[in-house]
Amino acid sequence: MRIEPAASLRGVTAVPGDKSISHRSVMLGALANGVTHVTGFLPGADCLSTVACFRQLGVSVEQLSATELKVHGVGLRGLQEPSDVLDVGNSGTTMRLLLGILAGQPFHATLTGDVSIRRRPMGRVSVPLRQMGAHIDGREEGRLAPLSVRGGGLRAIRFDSPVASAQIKSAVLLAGLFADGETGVREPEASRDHSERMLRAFGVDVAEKDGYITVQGGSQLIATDIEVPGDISSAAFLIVAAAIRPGSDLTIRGVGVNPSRTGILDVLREMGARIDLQNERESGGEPIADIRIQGGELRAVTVGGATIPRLIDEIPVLAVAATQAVGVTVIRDAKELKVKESDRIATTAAELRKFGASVEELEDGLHITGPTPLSGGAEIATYHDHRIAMAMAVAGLAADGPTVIRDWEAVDVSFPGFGQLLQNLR
Ligand SMILES: O=C(O)C1=C[C@@H](OP(=O)(O)O)[C@@H](O)[C@H](O)C1
Ligand SMILES: C=C(OP(=O)(O)O)C(=O)O
Repeated sequence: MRIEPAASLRGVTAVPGDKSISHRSVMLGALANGVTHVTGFLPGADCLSTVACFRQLGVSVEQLSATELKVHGVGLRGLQEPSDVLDVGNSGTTMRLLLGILAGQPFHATLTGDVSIRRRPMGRVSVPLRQMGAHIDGREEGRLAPLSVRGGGLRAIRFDSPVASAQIKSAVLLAGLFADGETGVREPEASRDHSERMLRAFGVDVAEKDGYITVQGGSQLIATDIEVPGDISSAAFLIVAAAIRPGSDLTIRGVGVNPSRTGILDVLREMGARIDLQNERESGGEPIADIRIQGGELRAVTVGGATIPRLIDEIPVLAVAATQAVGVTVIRDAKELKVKESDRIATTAAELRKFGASVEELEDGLHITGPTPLSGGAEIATYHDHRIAMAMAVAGLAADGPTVIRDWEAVDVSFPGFGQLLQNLR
């Protein structure tokens, strides 16, 4: 992909459906009694991996259009033993949430994925799921995929997660649906709460007790319609692109603005960006709004603590914004970036330096000194990481010459059509 510099971004647009919510709509729809109608579904590679895995488990998923599905629920006891290995592709969410569900099934299944998935830590879910009684094995004693699981007969636990991770929390809560008694999860900082919200929309009583999020084993899910909002993590690339290009005026319609996901808006505003939420509404328990961004000058900030899980996937593109901000931006407490599709501390720093940016890697984050004029002519490696590809495309818009991004197809994981959309907004 060749990215040409852009003076400004203008117009009214929309982004594809939220990835986290799309995954969960298929998973909970499959476990429900009745038919779940999903609109606004993200037809990205990760969510299509989830659909393929559930079909292998005997669930009929009708694809009415690219973004509209009917999931024919089989109830809590209706999944079938898959006759082949389940392949999650590049999707950590599919692997970890599905493990939670499979932990509750009285059959055997094997899960694998691409090179990146087979490097990512899975002990964080196999450890609590084993405590609940599931039999899980895999490379390095179940810390790495491929993993095999034989579930069933689970007991409820109280789990103190060592990391703020919605994937860990969701895996344990989903397994909790199949356990005897009340399962609870507590985390060091709050992570995205889409599982809790959607479980409630399916009629499950999700409570909070002494800091633990709890579900009762055997709770039945009742099918419901899910309208997936636009993905704020995808919108973030456009938001930052408009924020760093003076003269930009961009509106993105129908974006999910769940407070557990809006860290990027808070931080960009603190940096001085002009961001307004318009037409705020709610659907399926998720808040939605149109987001208007006007370009201007930015100043450096320090980001850490409880804000990090609220913008974890946006840090590569936040780093791009920081190259254009006055002062030293410090991002810390973000060690989790090392175990995403790539080591995003290392890959963000390495690729931004190719534009001439001043970036220093920390053990748990980045130091970025700005503003620096970004130089054109960079040849960018994506490490097959969709967020690195799109963040570097945004840097390319602000560069003084064309940028070449290799392995561009990585963007299809979460934002098919991103290249064309950027082109249309010039
Ligand atoms: O639950 C989810 O849908 C996700 C949770 C986050 O991962 P962790 O739970 O590993 O933090 C996030 O990075 C990922 O893109 C999606
Ligand atoms: C980390 C991500 O996703 P996952 O963990 O599902 O692969 C992401 O989309 O940035």
